[in-house]
Order: sequence, then structure tokens, then C-alpha cells
Amino acid sequence: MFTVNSFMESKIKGEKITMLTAYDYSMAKIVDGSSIDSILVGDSLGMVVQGYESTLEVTMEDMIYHCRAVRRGTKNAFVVGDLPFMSYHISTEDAIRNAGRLIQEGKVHGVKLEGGVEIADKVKAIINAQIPVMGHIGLTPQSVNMFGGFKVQGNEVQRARKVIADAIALEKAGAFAIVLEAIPGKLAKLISEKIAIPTIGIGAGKHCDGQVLVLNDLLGMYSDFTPKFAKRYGNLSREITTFIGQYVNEVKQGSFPEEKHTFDINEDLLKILRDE
Ligand SMILES: Nc1nc(=O)c2c([nH]1)NC[C@@H]1CN(c3ccc(C(=O)N[C@@H](CCC(=O)O)C(=O)O)cc3)CN21
Ligand SMILES: CC(C)C(=O)C(=O)O
Ligand SMILES: [Mg+2]
Repeated sequence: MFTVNSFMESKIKGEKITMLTAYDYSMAKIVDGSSIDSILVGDSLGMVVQGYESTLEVTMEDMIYHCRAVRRGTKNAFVVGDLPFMSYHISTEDAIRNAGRLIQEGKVHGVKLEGGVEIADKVKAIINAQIPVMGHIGLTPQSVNMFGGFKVQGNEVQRARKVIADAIALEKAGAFAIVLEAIPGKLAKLISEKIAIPTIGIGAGKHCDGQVLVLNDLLGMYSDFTPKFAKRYGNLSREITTFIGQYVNEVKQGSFPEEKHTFDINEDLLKILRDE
């Protein structure tokens, strides 16, 4: 079992932390069975599962639904659930209540919030409620309208200083790890050396203490856009299309289903039915 303590232990040992998203039971079971350290039920499900253009529409109810499904398929991985847009922005009370809902109803082991300096108080309050918090800074997708798109962060000196200040604020607040998304690799290296808690990179280079990726991107099962950092290890969309094509052909030709896919009936019973 990978626990909240394993994050820091991995950093100390110099062992890279592996994390992938999953949004449902079947995929979570495969990911969990593949010796992944941690599973993220990301609000990226708004784009990948629900088909929205951003993560902003995702609700607490959506997150709870997917977190519960993922947890049923997980035995070993540490499961983190994203707090969705507007679930922690209004007040600290809201932040604690919604983090608590993800734990209690979504059954996850920890929660992730986007932001640094400006949400450090909320992070502290959630941790005081005994809920482990993962930070997320750099390209925070819930800020897409402020950034003017999904843009790499930290290329100007003020932005880079802000990302460093955010990392330090989250470490001070007690976060157990921080996702660094879409920042220059050398900035991520600097931050990873500066703070004691592990950094989990996505589009932040190889010097982070761990890596996270959207599962559908890795599998080649999402094609609306492909961020530069999303390595495709295969093309599952193409394979699925091939399988479905075979199914369609076989049904049309009558070669599926075969005898072995069909249930038998007792011959005496059949005779009775025929004679009626
Ligand atoms: N499938 C999927 N993968 C992700 O990594 C992901 C999501 N969805 N949804 C939530 C956010 C959105 N993310 C994104 C989306 C687009 C880019 C992108 O197109 N980036 C450009 C650079 C743009 C610029 O800096 O101007 C790139 O080429 O990578 C990056 C991250 C990352 N997250
Ligand atoms: C991209 C990762 C870090 C995320 O927040 C998500 O999948 O929602
Ligand atoms: Mg997210």
C-alpha cells in the first residue's frame, strides 16, 4: 500500500513517484494492478469523460461519483481526488466541507486543490481537519480564463517567482506533495531542490520527484488536443475502432454470434414448445 507517508519516503530514497489519472472502476483496476503508486481522479474528467472544453463545469457530485467508482477498483494505490472549480474558492468553511465530502462520500485518501499563496490558509484548514492535501501550481487549468488559454507558466521572471513562492507556501501549509504543471524543466528542478516535499510533474521535465499523466493521453484515447508533454504510448482509439469494425462486419455477415456464444435449451422442453 502506498500511503501519504510513502510520498516523502520516496523523495528521501530518490525513488520516482508514479501517478496516473483514472475515472472509473474498470480502468482503476487495471492501473492499480500495474504497480502505480498513486491514482488521481482528476477534474480533467470534465474534458476526457464529459466532453467539456475546460474543467470549469465539473461539480462536487461529478467528482464524488467518479471517486467512488475508482476507489472500488483500487487496492494498493493512494487515491487523490481533485476539488472542482468553486468548491473551495468562496470560503474556508466551503473548502473544508467539500474536502470532507470527497473523503467521506468519494472515499479518496487525499484531495488536490489548485493554487499557491492565495489558498495556503485553506490548505492548512483542510489539513487541520485531518485530510491530506496535494498542491497544484503552474498551469492550473481552473484558471484558464485568467491565463487566456492553457499556457505554459513561469517563463517571465514575475511568473517564475510566483510559482516558487506558491511551492514554498504550500510546503509551509503542510501539503504532502505538489503537482507542477507546464512550467520550464529547470524551474521545476529548482523548486524540487528547494522544498522538502515531493514535486509531481506534468510538463515540468524529468527532475521532478514524480510524474503524473492523464491516462487517456498515455493510451492514445483522447484526441481533442495533445499537449506537448503528453506522451502517447499507443493508439487505443485506433485499436478500438478496428475491434468495433470487426464486430460490425461479423454481425452483418452473420458470423457472430457462434454456437459457443449461445445458450442451449433442453430438447424435451423445446419439443413441448414446438407442439403447442
Ligand atoms: N486529456 C487531458 N490531458 C491533460 O493533460 C489535461 C486535460 N485533459 N485537461 C485538463 C488539463 C488541461 N491541460 C492542458 C491542455 C492543453 C495544453 C496545451 O495545448 N498546451 C500547449 C502549449 C500552449 C502554450 O503554451 O501556448 C502545448 O503545446 O503543450 C496544455 C495543458 C492539461 N490537462
Ligand atoms: C493533469 C492533472 C494534474 C490534473 O489535475 C487532472 O487530471 O485533472
Ligand atoms: Mg485537475
